[in-house]
Amino acid sequence: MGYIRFENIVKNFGSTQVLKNINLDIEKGQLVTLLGPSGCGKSTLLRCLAGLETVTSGKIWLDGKEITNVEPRKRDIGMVFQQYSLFPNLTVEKNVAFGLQLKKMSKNQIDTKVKEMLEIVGLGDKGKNYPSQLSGGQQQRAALARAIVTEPKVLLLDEPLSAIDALLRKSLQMEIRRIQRETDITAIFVTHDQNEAMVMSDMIHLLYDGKIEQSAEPAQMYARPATKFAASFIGSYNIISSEEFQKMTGTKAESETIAFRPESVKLSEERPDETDSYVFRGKIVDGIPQGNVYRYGIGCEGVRIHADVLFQETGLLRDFTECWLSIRKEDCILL
Ligand SMILES: Nc1ncnc2c1ncn2[C@@H]1O[C@H](COP(=O)(O)OP(=O)(O)OP(=O)(O)O)[C@@H](O)[C@H]1O
Repeated sequence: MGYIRFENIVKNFGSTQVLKNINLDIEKGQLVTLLGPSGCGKSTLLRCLAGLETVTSGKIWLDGKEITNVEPRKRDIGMVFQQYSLFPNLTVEKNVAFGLQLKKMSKNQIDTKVKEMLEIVGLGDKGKNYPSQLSGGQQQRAALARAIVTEPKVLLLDEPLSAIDALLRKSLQMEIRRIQRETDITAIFVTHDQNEAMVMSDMIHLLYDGKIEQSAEPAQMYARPATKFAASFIGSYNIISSEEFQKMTGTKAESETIAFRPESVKLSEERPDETDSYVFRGKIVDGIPQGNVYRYGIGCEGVRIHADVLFQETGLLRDFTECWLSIRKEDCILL
């Protein structure tokens, strides 16, 4: 049994079933992500664990004990939300000390712990500031410190970075990961951003329509999506029907749907001499720079696919629109 276990969890809001028999085990000390599109039930699952929602049926276990009907404050769970939830009228120090005071610790112990925690989250010099005097990223670090200073069994993070701009968001992702490792806390992170899930997690649980679509380590999820939805949500896969595949490559497909990543498609002027690859003709329709790669839209016998080519290699393709494409058979995922 995992440190956290969701067992046959169903949650209805009126006549709408939002969680459809979720079974999930989470190991101690891991950071796992609940990833999925808006409305798939991620926050509801998290809120059921925290006790902020009751489950319609099923059981929740934490550290060997069933907590399905335990009061929220007795579950020993810390939370950080998207909105900055600090008390505006208290300094950062006092915000972080709050949970420790409830635990009736001595003033000396509280001061030491607060100081330690503020150092860990990189706010050692901001203890006397009020939340309004901090940036968004600093406020979220303070919220994180407040949530983990009491050493809860689990830390829940519900889209804590979604209100933060892209650049700072990247550095905070690394910070949260470092703090989680340093404190060895078990954490569940909710996001709809696949890149965020990739860089942060030990395990990703992909949710779709109230169900777990796939659970895998990030690299595995990226390289081997198990369903059409997983392939469409992770890594911008090309998803082609068997008829389209046959039209495009002239080869009969081995499954109903074939998926391959844009970076698996190689483009060349000359016909490549490759065995164990599908080789076929196409016409470049457009190209859009996307960071370090150029994403080409290519028409192949009426089927449109995407191919990513490293920016420095794109010169090759500037002067012609007809090209050869090759995809290694092992890079094609049969769905
Ligand atoms: N208290 C509620 N009453 C009625 N419906 C609700 C309630 N809370 C959530 N829902 C519905 O349950 C579904 C799942 O919501 P949830 O917030 O869990 O999704 P999510 O995956 O976290 O999405 P997002 O990323 O947009 O927050 C949505 O259709 C939502 O409208």
